[in-house]
Amino acid sequence: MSCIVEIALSCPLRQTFDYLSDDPAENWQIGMRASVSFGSRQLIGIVVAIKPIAEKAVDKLKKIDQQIDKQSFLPNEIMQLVQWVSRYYHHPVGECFQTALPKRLRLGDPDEMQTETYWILHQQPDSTSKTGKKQQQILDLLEDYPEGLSEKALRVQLGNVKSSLSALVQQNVVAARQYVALPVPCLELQQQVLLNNQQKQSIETILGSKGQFSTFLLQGITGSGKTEVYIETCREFVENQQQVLVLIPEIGLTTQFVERFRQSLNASIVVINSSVSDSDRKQAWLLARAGKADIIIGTRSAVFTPMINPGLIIIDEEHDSSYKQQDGLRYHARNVALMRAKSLNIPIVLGSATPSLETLYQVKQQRYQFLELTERAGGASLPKVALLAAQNSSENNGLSSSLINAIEKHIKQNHQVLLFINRRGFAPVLMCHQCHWQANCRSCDAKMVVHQHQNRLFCHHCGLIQILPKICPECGNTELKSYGVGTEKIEQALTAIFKDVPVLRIDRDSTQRVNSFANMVKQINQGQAAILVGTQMLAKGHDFHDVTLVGVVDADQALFSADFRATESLAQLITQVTGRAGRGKKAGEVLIQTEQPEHPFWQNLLQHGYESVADNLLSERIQMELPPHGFWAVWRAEAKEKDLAIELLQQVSGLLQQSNSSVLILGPVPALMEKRAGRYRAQLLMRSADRGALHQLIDQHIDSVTKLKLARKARWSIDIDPTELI
Ligand SMILES: Nc1ncnc2c1ncn2[C@@H]1O[C@H](COP(=O)(O)OP(=O)(O)OP(=O)(O)O)[C@@H](O)[C@H]1O
Ligand SMILES: [Zn+2]
Repeated sequence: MSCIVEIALSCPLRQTFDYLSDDPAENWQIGMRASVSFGSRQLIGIVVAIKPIAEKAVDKLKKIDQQIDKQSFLPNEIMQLVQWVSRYYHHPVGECFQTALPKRLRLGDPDEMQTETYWILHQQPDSTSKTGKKQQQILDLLEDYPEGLSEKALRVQLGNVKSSLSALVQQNVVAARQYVALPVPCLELQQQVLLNNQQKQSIETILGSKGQFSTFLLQGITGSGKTEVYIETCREFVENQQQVLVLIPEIGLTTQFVERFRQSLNASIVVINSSVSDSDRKQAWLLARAGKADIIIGTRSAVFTPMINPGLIIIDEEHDSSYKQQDGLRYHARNVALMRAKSLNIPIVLGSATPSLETLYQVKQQRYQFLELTERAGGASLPKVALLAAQNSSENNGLSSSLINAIEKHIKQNHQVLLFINRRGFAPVLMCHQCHWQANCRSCDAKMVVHQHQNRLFCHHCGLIQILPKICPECGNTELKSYGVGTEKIEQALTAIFKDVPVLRIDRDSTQRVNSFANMVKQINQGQAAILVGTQMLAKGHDFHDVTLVGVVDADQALFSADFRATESLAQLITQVTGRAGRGKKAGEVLIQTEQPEHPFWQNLLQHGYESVADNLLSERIQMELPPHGFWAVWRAEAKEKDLAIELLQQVSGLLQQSNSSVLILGPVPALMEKRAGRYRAQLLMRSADRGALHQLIDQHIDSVTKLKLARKARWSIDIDPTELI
């Protein structure tokens, strides 16, 4: 008896599709993958329903080409989660499944884990046979690991073990077994640190909520030992065979963070982020689903990783903007994680030194439990912070003489200095001295950024690259000057001033090659005087013990941004960067070079700290009815032709206004950067105190929007709880 199988396919259409299967319904399960033809393409989709053949025109249905899975594939919990995401973000469900699955599995790879050869102790060598030193070391290790070790694990510990292994095989002392490939364990665990009382208290409180949904904000100042709290909490769950999902932001932090977990816990830890190969990602996902991974550490999309026995979710640096995807499915991983923890009925911990206003708002409303670490761990203290007037800094390529003097002082003591400047490249403006021509991007409302190392101009918004001109294209003058500073310019200036000190530039350009970032981090951790110049890649989360001076250069621009979240982000960023100083035994100092030393923002942040700034910002937002007070959604549109995007959004607005709803509709207006990558962009804002009403209004009209003629000429999307209005 054949049946009808309803499939979610990755396409912009907001619907699922019925296909005919020759197999009986019993052979199908919700969550399996199937390959079908769709238009002229072959696609792989997820089964969302199995239906009996109705009277309905079955002959019009296409047949399924191939059933990929013979057993259940996506657990029911993930099915529900993805479908919720699709409804909440008003995004086509097929595309949501795409986001949730690792690439290999999305492309139809079989649901099979890689295996690997493991070596186990077969029998003790007889007393007469001679055992070499390396052979003995292997035997000692294998004795501790009765379930065996892979050659990779042995190699990490003992170096090349091939010949010793074959000798042992010949003596029939060790034997090979084929097992599912697990991550290499850390064979020598570090000693546990002695937790302080606040750390213990936090862990106890979290553990008190085992097996029930509860949200915690762990607010711990920079260097207060939050990571240690995560690790010790995980220990308890792992010992009870429960899995922990740990989300971290998309920055170069992974290696350092994962290493700390690996060296502290006897657990199987998998990593899911963009630096992991597609096949390793697939393996990690399958291990997690099978319960063979105890701890899953990953960036944004790892929030969808299935677990057979989930116990806890942790979100580190919960305020970080990389948790929000800014294209396609515009989901917020924190939001999805909260939803997931709730439906799994497990605790979730949000950790940060600088929590988002969203999270602080929930704490205020007593929806989240508040845990606090108010002191630096291990006896370190917070650095002293001072403002420096940026006078005369332009003569020294952006560095004031007081800042240079301070750098010199710290370097002389053989300490490290970190300079933070949130712009990569050499300079943000190239201008003709004669006719005032400026290098602008032809596709964006933006300036081209000078990258001297590569002798190019780059647009940081659309990726356009041009050769750095030698003469002005307008007037032919040869005096082209660059204005403003970027990491390259600071690097160059410092190299010239401090000739004997290594200057490490750490930004997206200098860390493109695999491992280059990890290698630089290694170099930094070896200690010795060095100057680190970097963007926000360097500002967050790192634990460099020899950095005693942090300098902030040119952070003023954010004070004048039109985005209502800019001040919040700046306060977070500055607090995070400041937190990189004095984390070891040596005291730290922070100098913020600004052209606006009197600006109330700086005064507040320095005198009262992040908490007070955040508190004030939150009151302001509540007063002005801005998120997190109330709910927002933004319709975005873009088109090659000017005004098309606005016209489309006017029509959308017209549709929305037809309903008698309490939702406020504002706009449409051109985006702050109207033209980007050759497209003109516009936004229509919806705002309401009632989340339900907002979503209902979108649901009511989204189909009609899809059918608008203009909707075929202009691209459009919906952004729920937008975090950027640019
Ligand atoms: N109880 C403790 N005793 C001694 N050292 C500790 C203790 N807890 C943490 N540490 C050490 O203090 C340093 C800072 O801790 P950690 O990196 O966990 O802080 P954090 O709160 O995550 O910081 P940030 O938010 O700045 O990233 C680390 O080197 C860590 O090993
Ligand atoms: Zn551009």
